[in-house]
Amino acid sequence: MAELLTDEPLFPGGPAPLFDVDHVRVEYPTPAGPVPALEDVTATVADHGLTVLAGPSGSGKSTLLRVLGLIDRPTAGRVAVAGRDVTTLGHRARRALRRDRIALVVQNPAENLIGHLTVGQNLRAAAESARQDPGDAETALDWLGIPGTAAWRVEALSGGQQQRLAFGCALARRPAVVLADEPTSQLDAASAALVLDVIARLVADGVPVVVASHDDEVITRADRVVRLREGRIEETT
Ligand SMILES: Nc1ncnc2c1ncn2[C@@H]1O[C@H](COP(=O)(O)OP(=O)(O)OP(=O)(O)O)[C@@H](O)[C@H]1O
Repeated sequence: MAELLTDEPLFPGGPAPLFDVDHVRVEYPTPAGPVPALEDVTATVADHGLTVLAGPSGSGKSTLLRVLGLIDRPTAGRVAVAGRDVTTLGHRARRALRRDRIALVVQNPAENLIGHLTVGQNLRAAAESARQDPGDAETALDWLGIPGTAAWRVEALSGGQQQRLAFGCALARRPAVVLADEPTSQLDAASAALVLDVIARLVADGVPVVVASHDDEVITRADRVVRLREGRIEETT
């Protein structure tokens, strides 16, 4: 699978961290007034390895992941990607960066895939959405541990297999980083372990992965843990 990865610099720009989050605050508007989800969050994410955003429910893990994924814009503070300030970028520039450089895997396996397409078509569609060459589906499916399924409908795969395919689709886009929000929380332990193995191989192939999770199995495998509590950084290890 490594040969499917691009040799060009992921985010050209030198030695800056992949993500540099500086005194970020995020508020969500609610009928009762703005609710702070992140408060004075300062952290960096390296351009290699597995970084886990950990913390109890409601601590702000998903919000921070969405900030890194250029989905949510901070209410205050600054975010730089490979040294480039993205906080002030316009909507179109942020969307282009997201499309070309950032892959996101969400909790529900089916939501990561296009249900009416086959497994092979999903890989192709993912690659093409980022304007990449789809490459050989069988090679990718072997790598994901689901060989011979290219012609299958995605609903014929188990949840765990779908989630591995979701990471395959993420990689097919040749992103600079893969972000994943609680990717194992809907899976049994055995299926989750196989998804974690795929994540480990992505990391070994040089793709930085950032996972929001409260799953100890995920946290155990992390190179770095950013622990949140009530919207603030509690600890970085
Ligand atoms: N769209 C929204 N509107 C209002 N409040 C929100 C919204 N999204 C998140 N919040 C609030 O922001 C805070 C952080 O939520 P977030 O989902 O980032 O936490 P989390 O650590 O990922 O939680 P979980 O593990 O339960 O997914 C919570 O208090 C949550 O209720």
